[in-house]
Amino acid sequence: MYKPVDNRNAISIDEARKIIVDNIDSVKLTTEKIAATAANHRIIAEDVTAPHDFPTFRRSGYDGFAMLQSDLTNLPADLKVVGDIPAGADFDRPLVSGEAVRIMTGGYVPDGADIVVMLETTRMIDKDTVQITEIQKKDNITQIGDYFKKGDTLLAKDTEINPGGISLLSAFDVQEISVYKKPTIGIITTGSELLNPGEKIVNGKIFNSNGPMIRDLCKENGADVISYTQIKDDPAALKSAVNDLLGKCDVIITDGGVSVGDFDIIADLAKSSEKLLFNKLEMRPGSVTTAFIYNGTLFFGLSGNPGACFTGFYLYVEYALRLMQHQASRCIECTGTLNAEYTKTNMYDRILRGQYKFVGDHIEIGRVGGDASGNLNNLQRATCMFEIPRGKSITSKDSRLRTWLLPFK
Ligand SMILES: Nc1nc2c(c(=O)[nH]1)N[C@H]1C(S)=C(S)[C@@H](COP(=O)(O)OP(=O)(O)OC[C@H]3O[C@@H](n4cnc5c(N)ncnc54)[C@H](O)[C@@H]3O)O[C@H]1N2
Ligand code: MOO
Repeated sequence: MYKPVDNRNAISIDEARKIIVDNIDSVKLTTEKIAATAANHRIIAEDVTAPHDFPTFRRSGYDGFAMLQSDLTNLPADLKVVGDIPAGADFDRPLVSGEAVRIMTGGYVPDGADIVVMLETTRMIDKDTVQITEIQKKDNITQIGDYFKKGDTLLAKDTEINPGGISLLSAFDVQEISVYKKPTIGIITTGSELLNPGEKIVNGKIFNSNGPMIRDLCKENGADVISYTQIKDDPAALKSAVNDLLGKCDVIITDGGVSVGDFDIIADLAKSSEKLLFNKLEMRPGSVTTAFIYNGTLFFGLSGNPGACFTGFYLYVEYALRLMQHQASRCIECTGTLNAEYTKTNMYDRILRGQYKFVGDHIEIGRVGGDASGNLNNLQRATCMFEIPRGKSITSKDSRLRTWLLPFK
Protein backbone atom coordinates (compact mmCIF):
# COMPACT_ATOMS: atom_id res chain seq x y z
CA MET A 1 0.00 0.00 0.00
CA TYR A 2 1.59 3.23 -1.13
CA LYS A 3 0.86 6.69 0.18
CA PRO A 4 -0.14 9.38 -2.32
CA VAL A 5 2.51 12.04 -2.84
CA ASP A 6 1.54 15.28 -1.14
CA ASN A 7 1.87 18.62 -2.83
CA ARG A 8 3.92 21.00 -0.78
CA ASN A 9 4.23 24.73 -1.06
CA ALA A 10 7.92 25.60 -1.46
CA ILE A 11 9.14 28.87 0.05
CA SER A 12 12.48 30.67 0.09
CA ILE A 13 15.08 30.65 2.87
CA ASP A 14 14.15 34.20 3.82
CA GLU A 15 10.43 33.48 3.84
CA ALA A 16 11.02 30.48 6.10
CA ARG A 17 13.11 32.57 8.47
CA LYS A 18 10.44 35.26 8.56
CA ILE A 19 7.93 32.59 9.59
CA ILE A 20 10.31 31.52 12.38
CA VAL A 21 10.57 35.13 13.56
CA ASP A 22 6.78 35.47 13.52
CA ASN A 23 6.31 32.31 15.58
CA ILE A 24 9.27 32.41 17.94
CA ASP A 25 7.06 33.70 20.74
CA SER A 26 5.63 30.21 21.01
CA VAL A 27 8.85 29.58 22.96
CA LYS A 28 9.25 31.99 25.86
CA LEU A 29 12.24 31.28 28.03
CA THR A 30 11.76 31.89 31.73
CA THR A 31 14.59 33.20 33.88
CA GLU A 32 16.74 31.82 36.66
CA LYS A 33 19.38 33.17 39.01
CA ILE A 34 22.86 31.74 38.64
CA ALA A 35 26.35 32.47 39.94
CA ALA A 36 27.94 35.23 37.89
CA THR A 37 31.10 33.17 37.49
CA ALA A 38 29.06 30.39 35.83
CA ALA A 39 27.42 32.74 33.34
CA ASN A 40 29.78 32.57 30.37
CA HIS A 41 27.66 32.61 27.17
CA ARG A 42 24.42 32.86 29.13
CA ILE A 43 22.02 35.67 28.24
CA ILE A 44 21.37 38.23 30.91
CA ALA A 45 17.65 38.79 31.54
CA GLU A 46 17.79 42.18 33.27
CA ASP A 47 20.12 45.18 33.25
CA VAL A 48 22.96 45.00 35.75
CA THR A 49 24.02 48.46 36.94
CA ALA A 50 27.11 49.58 38.80
CA PRO A 51 26.44 49.44 42.55
CA HIS A 52 29.11 52.10 43.11
CA ASP A 53 31.63 54.26 41.29
CA PHE A 54 34.66 52.54 39.79
CA PRO A 55 37.37 52.93 40.81
CA THR A 56 36.28 53.59 44.38
CA PHE A 57 39.50 55.41 45.31
CA ARG A 58 42.03 57.49 43.40
CA ARG A 59 44.39 54.99 41.88
CA SER A 60 47.95 55.23 40.68
CA GLY A 61 48.56 54.19 37.08
CA TYR A 62 52.28 53.65 37.57
CA ASP A 63 54.98 52.62 39.98
CA GLY A 64 56.64 55.78 41.22
CA PHE A 65 56.06 58.55 43.73
CA ALA A 66 52.89 60.46 44.62
CA MET A 67 53.29 64.17 45.44
CA LEU A 68 51.83 67.65 44.95
CA GLN A 69 52.09 69.19 41.47
CA SER A 70 52.72 72.57 43.08
CA ASP A 71 56.04 71.18 44.35
CA LEU A 72 57.21 70.64 40.77
CA THR A 73 57.16 74.21 39.47
CA ASN A 74 60.92 74.59 39.89
CA LEU A 75 63.03 71.64 38.78
CA PRO A 76 64.96 69.79 39.97
CA ALA A 77 62.70 69.33 43.01
CA ASP A 78 63.86 67.39 46.06
CA LEU A 79 61.08 65.84 48.14
CA LYS A 80 61.07 63.95 51.41
CA VAL A 81 59.88 60.36 51.10
CA VAL A 82 57.47 59.92 54.00
CA GLY A 83 56.06 56.48 53.29
CA ASP A 84 55.44 53.53 51.06
CA ILE A 85 52.06 52.52 49.57
CA PRO A 86 52.21 49.04 48.12
CA ALA A 87 49.18 47.65 46.30
CA GLY A 88 46.31 47.10 48.71
CA ALA A 89 47.59 49.51 51.36
CA ASP A 90 45.83 52.57 52.79
CA PHE A 91 47.61 55.78 53.88
CA ASP A 92 46.47 57.40 57.06
CA ARG A 93 46.99 61.13 56.44
CA PRO A 94 46.99 63.72 53.65
CA LEU A 95 50.28 64.50 51.94
CA VAL A 96 51.59 68.02 52.37
CA SER A 97 53.96 70.20 50.37
CA GLY A 98 57.52 68.95 50.28
CA GLU A 99 56.50 65.31 50.76
CA ALA A 100 56.37 62.31 48.46
CA VAL A 101 55.28 58.70 49.00
CA ARG A 102 56.54 55.66 47.14
CA ILE A 103 53.54 54.11 45.38
CA MET A 104 52.86 51.04 43.24
CA THR A 105 50.62 50.62 40.21
CA GLY A 106 47.03 50.38 41.43
CA GLY A 107 47.97 51.88 44.79
CA TYR A 108 45.80 54.29 46.77
CA VAL A 109 46.80 57.90 46.07
CA PRO A 110 46.66 59.74 49.39
CA ASP A 111 44.62 62.91 49.80
CA GLY A 112 46.64 66.00 49.05
CA ALA A 113 48.71 64.27 46.36
CA ASP A 114 47.65 65.19 42.82
CA ILE A 115 50.34 63.59 40.68
CA VAL A 116 52.21 60.29 40.41
CA VAL A 117 55.68 60.61 38.90
CA MET A 118 56.92 57.45 37.18
CA LEU A 119 59.82 55.74 38.84
CA GLU A 120 61.94 56.11 35.68
CA THR A 121 61.93 59.92 35.88
CA THR A 122 63.02 60.01 39.52
CA ARG A 123 66.21 59.28 41.38
CA MET A 124 66.94 58.78 45.05
CA ILE A 125 69.58 61.21 46.17
CA ASP A 126 69.72 59.75 49.65
CA LYS A 127 67.69 57.17 51.57
CA ASP A 128 64.83 59.61 52.35
CA THR A 129 64.95 62.08 49.45
CA VAL A 130 63.70 61.69 45.90
CA GLN A 131 64.64 64.10 43.14
CA ILE A 132 62.44 64.94 40.13
CA THR A 133 64.21 66.45 37.14
CA GLU A 134 61.75 66.18 34.25
CA ILE A 135 58.56 68.15 33.55
CA GLN A 136 55.54 65.83 33.98
CA LYS A 137 52.83 65.89 31.29
CA LYS A 138 50.19 63.75 33.02
CA ASP A 139 49.07 63.21 36.57
CA ASN A 140 48.89 59.39 36.13
CA ILE A 141 45.96 59.14 38.53
CA THR A 142 42.70 57.36 37.74
CA GLN A 143 39.99 59.38 39.46
CA ILE A 144 37.05 57.94 41.43
CA GLY A 145 34.32 56.97 38.92
CA ASP A 146 36.56 57.44 35.86
CA TYR A 147 35.47 54.09 34.39
CA PHE A 148 31.95 53.71 35.81
CA LYS A 149 29.66 55.96 37.79
CA LYS A 150 27.22 54.39 40.25
CA GLY A 151 24.11 53.39 38.28
CA ASP A 152 25.86 53.06 34.91
CA THR A 153 24.84 49.97 32.94
CA LEU A 154 27.43 47.24 33.32
CA LEU A 155 25.59 44.66 31.21
CA ALA A 156 22.37 45.42 29.37
CA LYS A 157 19.42 43.00 29.33
CA ASP A 158 19.67 40.48 26.48
CA THR A 159 23.47 40.64 26.33
CA GLU A 160 25.31 37.36 25.83
CA ILE A 161 27.89 37.30 28.59
CA ASN A 162 31.48 36.61 27.67
CA PRO A 163 34.59 36.39 29.85
CA GLY A 164 34.94 40.18 29.64
CA GLY A 165 31.47 40.53 31.16
CA ILE A 166 32.34 38.03 33.87
CA SER A 167 35.34 40.17 34.70
CA LEU A 168 33.07 43.22 34.96
CA LEU A 169 30.65 41.46 37.30
CA SER A 170 33.55 40.25 39.42
CA ALA A 171 35.03 43.76 39.57
CA PHE A 172 31.81 44.92 41.23
CA ASP A 173 31.41 41.77 43.31
CA VAL A 174 28.08 41.00 41.62
CA GLN A 175 27.82 37.36 42.58
CA GLU A 176 24.44 36.37 41.24
CA ILE A 177 22.60 37.40 38.09
CA SER A 178 19.34 36.67 36.35
CA VAL A 179 19.65 34.89 33.01
CA TYR A 180 17.24 33.24 30.61
CA LYS A 181 16.91 29.53 31.12
CA LYS A 182 18.58 27.56 28.34
CA PRO A 183 16.15 26.32 25.71
CA THR A 184 15.40 22.68 26.47
CA ILE A 185 15.62 20.33 23.53
CA GLY A 186 14.46 16.82 22.83
CA ILE A 187 16.07 15.06 19.89
CA ILE A 188 14.38 12.16 18.15
CA THR A 189 16.26 10.49 15.33
CA THR A 190 14.17 8.24 13.16
CA GLY A 191 15.06 5.43 10.81
CA SER A 192 14.78 1.65 10.84
CA GLU A 193 18.19 1.62 9.17
CA LEU A 194 19.89 3.20 12.17
CA LEU A 195 22.18 1.01 14.24
CA ASN A 196 23.10 1.65 17.83
CA PRO A 197 26.79 2.20 18.60
CA GLY A 198 28.64 -1.10 18.70
CA GLU A 199 26.12 -3.03 16.60
CA LYS A 200 27.29 -5.05 13.63
CA ILE A 201 27.10 -3.28 10.31
CA VAL A 202 25.03 -5.13 7.69
CA ASN A 203 23.56 -4.23 4.30
CA GLY A 204 20.97 -1.48 4.54
CA LYS A 205 22.01 -0.36 8.00
CA ILE A 206 24.05 2.67 8.99
CA PHE A 207 25.22 4.21 12.20
CA ASN A 208 23.36 7.27 13.42
CA SER A 209 25.70 10.15 12.59
CA ASN A 210 23.19 13.00 12.52
CA GLY A 211 21.95 12.58 16.08
CA PRO A 212 25.32 13.22 17.77
CA MET A 213 25.94 16.16 15.42
CA ILE A 214 22.57 17.75 16.21
CA ARG A 215 23.12 17.21 19.92
CA ASP A 216 26.44 19.08 19.88
CA LEU A 217 25.13 21.79 17.58
CA CYS A 218 22.33 22.39 20.10
CA LYS A 219 24.77 22.50 22.99
CA GLU A 220 27.10 24.96 21.29
CA ASN A 221 24.10 27.17 20.66
CA GLY A 222 23.28 27.47 24.33
CA ALA A 223 20.59 24.79 24.56
CA ASP A 224 20.13 22.00 27.06
CA VAL A 225 19.54 18.65 25.37
CA ILE A 226 17.34 16.92 27.92
CA SER A 227 16.43 13.90 25.85
CA TYR A 228 17.94 11.98 22.95
CA THR A 229 16.20 9.00 21.42
CA GLN A 230 16.58 6.84 18.37
CA ILE A 231 13.48 5.15 17.02
CA LYS A 232 12.51 3.01 14.06
CA ASP A 233 10.27 4.29 11.26
CA ASP A 234 7.20 3.49 13.29
CA PRO A 235 4.38 5.98 13.82
CA ALA A 236 3.50 4.43 17.19
CA ALA A 237 7.11 4.74 18.40
CA LEU A 238 7.18 8.35 17.21
CA LYS A 239 3.94 9.18 18.94
CA SER A 240 5.15 7.66 22.17
CA ALA A 241 8.55 9.47 21.95
CA VAL A 242 6.81 12.77 21.22
CA ASN A 243 4.27 12.29 24.02
CA ASP A 244 7.10 11.64 26.45
CA LEU A 245 8.65 14.99 25.55
CA LEU A 246 5.63 17.25 25.24
CA GLY A 247 5.55 19.80 28.03
CA LYS A 248 9.16 19.06 28.94
CA CYS A 249 10.95 20.63 25.97
CA ASP A 250 10.88 24.05 24.40
CA VAL A 251 11.87 22.55 21.06
CA ILE A 252 11.76 19.04 19.65
CA ILE A 253 14.12 18.27 16.80
CA THR A 254 13.52 15.21 14.69
CA ASP A 255 15.77 13.84 12.03
CA GLY A 256 14.75 11.83 8.96
CA GLY A 257 11.32 10.83 7.79
CA VAL A 258 10.29 14.23 6.45
CA SER A 259 10.21 13.40 2.75
CA VAL A 260 7.49 11.71 0.74
CA GLY A 261 8.46 8.09 1.43
CA ASP A 262 6.05 5.55 2.88
CA PHE A 263 7.85 5.74 6.22
CA ASP A 264 8.14 9.50 6.41
CA ILE A 265 6.39 9.67 9.75
CA ILE A 266 7.48 13.20 10.64
CA ALA A 267 5.82 14.51 7.51
CA ASP A 268 2.60 12.94 8.75
CA LEU A 269 2.99 14.38 12.24
CA ALA A 270 3.57 17.82 10.71
CA LYS A 271 0.38 17.51 8.75
CA SER A 272 -1.58 16.72 11.89
CA SER A 273 -0.06 19.66 13.82
CA GLU A 274 -2.02 22.75 14.78
CA LYS A 275 0.30 25.00 12.79
CA LEU A 276 2.51 23.96 9.91
CA LEU A 277 5.22 26.61 9.52
CA PHE A 278 6.84 25.14 6.40
CA ASN A 279 7.56 21.76 4.86
CA LYS A 280 9.20 22.60 1.55
CA LEU A 281 12.01 25.03 0.87
CA GLU A 282 13.33 26.35 -2.40
CA MET A 283 16.78 25.09 -1.58
CA ARG A 284 18.89 21.99 -1.84
CA PRO A 285 19.96 20.13 0.16
CA GLY A 286 17.33 20.17 2.83
CA SER A 287 14.37 21.04 0.65
CA VAL A 288 12.11 18.96 2.88
CA THR A 289 13.19 20.64 6.11
CA THR A 290 10.00 21.05 8.09
CA ALA A 291 8.87 23.19 11.00
CA PHE A 292 5.59 23.10 12.86
CA ILE A 293 3.93 23.69 16.19
CA TYR A 294 2.45 20.58 17.74
CA ASN A 295 0.65 20.75 21.07
CA GLY A 296 2.30 24.10 21.78
CA THR A 297 5.84 22.81 21.14
CA LEU A 298 8.06 24.05 18.33
CA PHE A 299 9.23 21.18 16.12
CA PHE A 300 11.96 21.13 13.54
CA GLY A 301 12.02 18.14 11.23
CA LEU A 302 15.49 17.97 9.74
CA SER A 303 16.22 15.86 6.74
CA GLY A 304 17.96 12.54 7.27
CA ASN A 305 20.56 13.14 4.61
CA PRO A 306 23.63 14.29 6.53
CA GLY A 307 24.41 17.28 4.29
CA ALA A 308 20.79 18.38 4.40
CA CYS A 309 20.61 17.90 8.16
CA PHE A 310 23.72 20.05 8.61
CA THR A 311 22.44 22.79 6.29
CA GLY A 312 18.95 22.78 7.77
CA PHE A 313 20.34 23.07 11.28
CA TYR A 314 22.49 26.11 10.56
CA LEU A 315 19.93 27.94 8.45
CA TYR A 316 16.85 27.37 10.61
CA VAL A 317 17.45 25.68 13.95
CA GLU A 318 20.53 27.72 14.88
CA TYR A 319 18.67 30.82 13.75
CA ALA A 320 15.67 29.94 15.94
CA LEU A 321 17.68 28.87 19.00
CA ARG A 322 19.55 32.15 18.92
CA LEU A 323 16.38 34.13 18.34
CA MET A 324 14.61 32.59 21.31
CA GLN A 325 17.64 33.59 23.38
CA HIS A 326 17.26 37.16 22.07
CA GLN A 327 20.39 36.84 19.96
CA ALA A 328 21.24 37.16 16.29
CA SER A 329 22.43 34.08 14.45
CA ARG A 330 26.14 33.45 14.84
CA CYS A 331 26.31 32.45 11.16
CA ILE A 332 27.78 35.60 9.69
CA GLU A 333 26.05 36.42 6.44
CA CYS A 334 28.30 38.08 3.91
CA THR A 335 29.24 37.98 0.23
CA GLY A 336 31.94 35.55 -0.82
CA THR A 337 33.87 35.34 -4.07
CA LEU A 338 33.80 31.88 -5.66
CA ASN A 339 37.26 30.41 -6.32
CA ALA A 340 36.25 28.06 -9.18
CA GLU A 341 33.45 27.61 -11.69
CA TYR A 342 30.47 25.50 -10.52
CA THR A 343 28.70 23.81 -13.37
CA LYS A 344 25.69 22.07 -11.80
CA THR A 345 22.39 23.89 -12.08
CA ASN A 346 19.15 23.45 -10.20
CA MET A 347 15.61 24.78 -10.06
CA TYR A 348 16.24 25.60 -6.38
CA ASP A 349 19.05 27.59 -4.78
CA ARG A 350 21.82 25.17 -3.87
CA ILE A 351 23.60 25.60 -0.57
CA LEU A 352 27.13 24.24 -0.80
CA ARG A 353 29.33 23.31 2.10
CA GLY A 354 32.60 25.16 1.67
CA GLN A 355 35.64 26.76 3.15
CA TYR A 356 36.54 30.42 3.20
CA LYS A 357 39.60 32.53 3.61
CA PHE A 358 40.24 36.24 3.72
CA VAL A 359 42.20 37.33 0.66
CA GLY A 360 43.02 41.03 0.53
CA ASP A 361 39.74 42.89 0.86
CA HIS A 362 37.42 40.00 0.06
CA ILE A 363 36.36 36.59 1.31
CA GLU A 364 37.27 33.77 -1.03
CA ILE A 365 34.93 30.78 -0.89
CA GLY A 366 35.27 27.34 -2.39
CA ARG A 367 33.66 23.95 -2.25
CA VAL A 368 34.97 21.34 0.10
CA GLY A 369 34.23 17.65 -0.38
CA GLY A 370 31.17 16.38 -2.20
CA ASP A 371 28.01 18.31 -2.83
CA ALA A 372 25.58 15.37 -2.62
CA SER A 373 23.16 15.75 0.23
CA GLY A 374 23.98 12.28 1.55
CA ASN A 375 27.71 12.95 1.57
CA LEU A 376 29.14 13.59 4.98
CA ASN A 377 32.79 13.91 3.94
CA ASN A 378 32.81 17.68 4.45
CA LEU A 379 30.82 18.12 7.65
CA GLN A 380 33.95 18.50 9.76
CA ARG A 381 35.86 20.59 7.25
CA ALA A 382 33.14 22.99 6.10
CA THR A 383 33.68 26.42 7.60
CA CYS A 384 31.03 28.18 5.54
CA MET A 385 28.01 27.57 3.36
CA PHE A 386 27.26 29.51 0.21
CA GLU A 387 24.38 29.79 -2.21
CA ILE A 388 24.51 28.86 -5.88
CA PRO A 389 21.50 30.74 -7.25
CA ARG A 390 18.77 28.72 -8.90
CA GLY A 391 18.56 28.76 -12.69
CA LYS A 392 20.05 27.26 -15.80
CA SER A 393 23.32 29.13 -16.02
CA ILE A 394 26.70 27.94 -14.86
CA THR A 395 28.09 29.85 -11.89
CA SER A 396 31.39 31.32 -13.01
CA LYS A 397 34.60 31.73 -11.03
CA ASP A 398 34.66 35.05 -9.15
CA SER A 399 30.87 35.10 -8.81
CA ARG A 400 29.87 36.97 -5.68
CA LEU A 401 27.62 34.70 -3.67
CA ARG A 402 25.53 34.83 -0.53
CA THR A 403 27.68 33.19 2.13
CA TRP A 404 27.31 32.20 5.77
CA LEU A 405 30.47 31.89 7.86
CA LEU A 406 29.80 29.14 10.38
CA PRO A 407 30.47 29.61 14.09
CA PHE A 408 32.81 27.45 16.20
CA LYS A 409 34.48 26.09 13.07
N1 LIG B 1 10.50 10.49 -4.25
C1 LIG B 1 11.24 11.34 -3.59
N2 LIG B 1 12.23 10.86 -2.83
C2 LIG B 1 13.01 11.72 -2.15
C3 LIG B 1 12.78 13.10 -2.26
C4 LIG B 1 11.72 13.57 -3.05
O1 LIG B 1 11.46 14.76 -3.17
N3 LIG B 1 10.97 12.65 -3.69
N4 LIG B 1 13.62 13.95 -1.63
C5 LIG B 1 14.96 13.45 -1.45
C6 LIG B 1 15.70 14.36 -0.70
S1 LIG B 1 16.16 15.72 -1.51
C7 LIG B 1 16.07 14.11 0.57
S2 LIG B 1 17.09 15.17 1.40
C8 LIG B 1 15.64 12.94 1.29
C9 LIG B 1 15.02 13.39 2.59
O2 LIG B 1 14.70 12.30 3.28
P1 LIG B 1 14.25 12.35 4.78
O3 LIG B 1 14.65 13.62 5.40
O4 LIG B 1 12.86 11.96 4.87
O5 LIG B 1 15.20 11.29 5.45
P2 LIG B 1 15.22 9.73 5.33
O6 LIG B 1 14.48 9.29 4.13
O7 LIG B 1 14.83 9.20 6.63
O8 LIG B 1 16.77 9.52 5.11
C10 LIG B 1 17.46 10.05 4.02
C11 LIG B 1 18.88 9.50 4.04
O9 LIG B 1 19.55 9.90 5.22
C12 LIG B 1 19.99 8.77 5.95
N5 LIG B 1 19.84 9.03 7.40
C13 LIG B 1 18.67 9.12 8.04
N6 LIG B 1 18.88 9.36 9.33
C14 LIG B 1 20.21 9.40 9.52
C15 LIG B 1 21.03 9.60 10.62
N7 LIG B 1 20.51 9.82 11.85
N8 LIG B 1 22.37 9.61 10.47
C16 LIG B 1 22.89 9.40 9.22
N9 LIG B 1 22.15 9.22 8.10
C17 LIG B 1 20.83 9.20 8.25
C18 LIG B 1 19.08 7.66 5.49
O10 LIG B 1 19.63 6.40 5.72
C19 LIG B 1 18.92 8.00 4.04
O11 LIG B 1 20.03 7.57 3.31
O12 LIG B 1 14.69 12.22 0.59
C20 LIG B 1 14.99 12.08 -0.80
N10 LIG B 1 14.04 11.24 -1.40
O1 MOO C 1 16.56 17.78 0.82
MO1 MOO C 1 17.53 16.91 -0.28
O2 MOO C 1 18.82 17.17 0.81
O3 MOO C 1 17.34 18.57 -1.06
O4 MOO C 1 18.89 16.66 -1.31
